[in-house]
Amino acid sequence: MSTERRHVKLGYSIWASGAHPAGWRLPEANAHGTFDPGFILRTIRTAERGLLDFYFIGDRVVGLPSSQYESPNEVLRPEALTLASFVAAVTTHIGIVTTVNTTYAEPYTLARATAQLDHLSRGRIAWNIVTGKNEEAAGNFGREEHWDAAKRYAWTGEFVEVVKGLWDSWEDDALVGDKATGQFIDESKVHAIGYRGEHFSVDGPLNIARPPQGHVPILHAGSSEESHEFGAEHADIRFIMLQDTARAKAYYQDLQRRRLAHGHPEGQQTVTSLPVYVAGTAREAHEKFRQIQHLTVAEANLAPLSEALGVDLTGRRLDTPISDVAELANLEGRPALILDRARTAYDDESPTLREVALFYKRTHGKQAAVGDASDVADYIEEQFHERTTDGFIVFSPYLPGPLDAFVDLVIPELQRRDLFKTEYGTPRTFRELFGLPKPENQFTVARRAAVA
Ligand SMILES: Cc1cc2nc3c(=O)[nH]c(=O)nc-3n(C[C@H](O)[C@H](O)[C@H](O)COP(=O)(O)O)c2cc1C
Repeated sequence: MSTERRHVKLGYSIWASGAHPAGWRLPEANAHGTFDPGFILRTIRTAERGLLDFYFIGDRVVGLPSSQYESPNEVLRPEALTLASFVAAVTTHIGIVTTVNTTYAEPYTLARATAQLDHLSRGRIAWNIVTGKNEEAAGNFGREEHWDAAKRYAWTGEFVEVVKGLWDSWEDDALVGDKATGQFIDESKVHAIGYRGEHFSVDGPLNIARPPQGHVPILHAGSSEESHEFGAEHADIRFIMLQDTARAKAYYQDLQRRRLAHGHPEGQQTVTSLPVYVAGTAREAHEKFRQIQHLTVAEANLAPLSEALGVDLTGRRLDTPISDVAELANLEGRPALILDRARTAYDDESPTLREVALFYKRTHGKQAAVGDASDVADYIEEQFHERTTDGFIVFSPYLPGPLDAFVDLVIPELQRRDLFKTEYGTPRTFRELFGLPKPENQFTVARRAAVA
């Protein structure tokens, strides 16, 4: 058993215009950073300076200009594999998670790109698999419609099988480079995979040597039943939505049950997103939080909030303080938790309905960590000790200030509490960072079995 203390895993998710749709409107925010390499480089360097475990790159395969007020990040988005390559080139230690939507990809191309990235980064790449929620994507790929979950995950299950086969198509020692004999490779260690499935027909081998990690580790995010099954079967790390402690624990139990059913050991690690608003004082952080919410252009909508709270608020004036709404006085369970979290985020006993609706829209009622370094560290520590998650992916409302603040204020506080590492140490692969074993090559295993 490892004697190393269990430390929280921390990633940073690049949302170049900010994770909050209105964050970029602040005077100190950069509204033009999305395609500015110098600006992106600064975020990468800051994340590595903060010893973060990974730099997370999401992706979409649609551009939706009309969603500019709701979600500017859905309008313009850096391409994730290309950006991962850039991150690899300018870093030494930090893990790199890159997202690829399998619904609109080909396994051979994906296997090549991720294997190449794993070589370029010396084993620091991980692949976040998503299957896409945007209907509009279909039209970009000659499809009539965006498939339902059953089809997307059946396709993706085969997709992963093919990709793993291709990564294995070169055994680890297949490259010989014997100058005396002129033998470049050992052909007996390079394999066609001859995959014939319902969705894919792929001969192989790949023309990229096996990734240093053997198989690039897989993260998975999604919310359908099919996603839960797929994640339990194929993912090394699960991206979860952390609603509250009770649900997180139930979710974890369910995940482990599914893992066992697929013949995997228990203990799949999870990470969750965390919007962070941190400043030198709690007061400053709460003021910034409020200021950003009020910069939101899209008007607050009381219908989703009414549904979440189980109280019909539609027709109420948006500037009504919640203490003036009698039906909100004695809520219990999740509705009470949502109101409490909104109160805490605004540091106000009676925020207005507009403010609570804006809070709910951005967080879906989940926690935002708002406060000074100690407040943010308290939340991370509490969740980590409750074992609701193994790690967090920091979402900064805008850039660059909040990322700097996280690294300069929260990281030292977590280190002081011995919750986070104080150095990277010798360079490690993403698998090593997360304690994930390197899978054996299926062809090497088969050869050994044949000889025995
Ligand atoms: C925390 C989280 C982060 C996600 N990030 C992305 C992303 O960057 N790109 C994307 O296309 N989908 C992303 N998704 C997942 C898609 O929303 C998912 O593919 C979609 O929900 C369809 O799968 P489902 O039907 O299983 O939910 C994310 C989901 C979660 C829960």
